[in-house]
Amino acid sequence: MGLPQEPSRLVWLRSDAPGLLLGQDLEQPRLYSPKASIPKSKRPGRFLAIGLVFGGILYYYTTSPTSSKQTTLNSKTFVPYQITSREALSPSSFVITITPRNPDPNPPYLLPSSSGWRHPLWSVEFKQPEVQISRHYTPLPPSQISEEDRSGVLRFYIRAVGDGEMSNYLCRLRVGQDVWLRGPHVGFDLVNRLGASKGIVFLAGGTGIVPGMQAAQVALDGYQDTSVSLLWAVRSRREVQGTKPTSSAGPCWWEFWKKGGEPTELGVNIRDPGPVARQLAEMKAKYGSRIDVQVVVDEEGSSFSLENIRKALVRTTEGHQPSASVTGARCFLHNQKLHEEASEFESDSPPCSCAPTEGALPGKNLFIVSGPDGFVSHYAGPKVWQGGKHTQGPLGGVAGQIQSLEPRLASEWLVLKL
Ligand SMILES: Cc1cc2nc3c(=O)[nH]c(=O)nc-3n(C[C@H](O)[C@H](O)[C@H](O)COP(=O)(O)OP(=O)(O)OC[C@H]3O[C@@H](n4cnc5c(N)ncnc54)[C@H](O)[C@@H]3O)c2cc1C
Repeated sequence: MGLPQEPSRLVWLRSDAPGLLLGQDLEQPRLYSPKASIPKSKRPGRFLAIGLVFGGILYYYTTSPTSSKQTTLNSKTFVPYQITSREALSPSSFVITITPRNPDPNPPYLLPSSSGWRHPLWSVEFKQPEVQISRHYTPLPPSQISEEDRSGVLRFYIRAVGDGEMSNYLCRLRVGQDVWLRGPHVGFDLVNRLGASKGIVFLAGGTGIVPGMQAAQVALDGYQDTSVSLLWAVRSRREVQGTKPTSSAGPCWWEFWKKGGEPTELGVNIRDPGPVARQLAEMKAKYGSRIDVQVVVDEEGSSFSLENIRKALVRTTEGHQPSASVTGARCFLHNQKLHEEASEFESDSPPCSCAPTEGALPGKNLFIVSGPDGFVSHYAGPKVWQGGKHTQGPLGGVAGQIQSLEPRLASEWLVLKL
């Protein structure tokens, strides 16, 4: 029976503290005080009226969600950031670093004590000012919470798709130009879904790896005994590393793409890594055998098969006991069927209604599939538009096949689509 390791969970459980709701401006100063605004005067009525007018204006500007006071990242208004670096991975993909025009010394989403921490998955909206549209993008997790990160610097891995409005607009922007952001918007509550379970397998296509890195970092920092497997499918090797010529006759150990159709491990010493692979290698160096990163490259003819995924599910939970209670038939956190109508945007996570088991948290290992629609459909079945929201839809694809072949995996793993 997998008893929870309470001390290692502290950073997550702390975020349940009342009052730490995402989007709440906890540090908003109380600028208006009726008593202080009425001066001692021989004409109190006139000063009272003036005080009330100014007080009202002050109150409006300090409490209105669209007020000019909201200069740092918030979920209501768009605020400016400057592009401070841009690194191309391929003709259509790039990593940009952006710095807030108005730095927030305490960005809530990075700190373990904030409510955002229990939602490792989060994104922001970028605005396209010319055609007034916005799209979501997922920040790469900070490699470590440095002073720079505290000032709100964010990095994004973006691909320009077809004739896509927003992604091509972002692709055209250069260092020094501004972008406009709103957020954070939080995704699935992974912490309570995982509960006492220990395994995350994250299957990502292209830029879909970023939420996998967010999830891995939070899970591996928050639990001493969690294991994460990141399976990353890319179109071109340039997404992962440069194409430096080599004089050796056969493939070297780092030239994983030359080794045929099987996935290859991305290790600590990957040669000439791109910015995303460099960060993955840093995570590998930090977490060691607790994280496994496998890569396939479409143009090299490799892809993740059913068997590769089944092995990853088994390998990631090797040596871990299944958690105590995983069968809540009406539990919106742990029942696969009840996820069909769930949206990935989940600021208020549903409560767990699994039968309580003494001394253990309920929970399920998480198999998360993230990427373009076709990728998600192939591996987990299509997401479905329902009542104006993009829902998970029925489980299908390769994950559905695995679950029907191995009922044990079906009972221990929850599949989520991003
Ligand atoms: C929570 C969330 C986080 C996201 N994070 C990221 C991220 O970190 N990086 C990132 O690059 N994208 C990310 N996306 C996707 C992003 O929001 C946009 O959907 C994407 O950039 C396309 O927007 P667009 O305006 O350029 O294309 P649109 O104008 O909306 O679409 C134009 C055409 O491109 C097609 N198309 C749209 N998306 C894709 C695709 N992925 N592959 C192939 N064809 C496509 C459409 O079918 C359409 O025909 C995220 C999406 C969500 C919901």
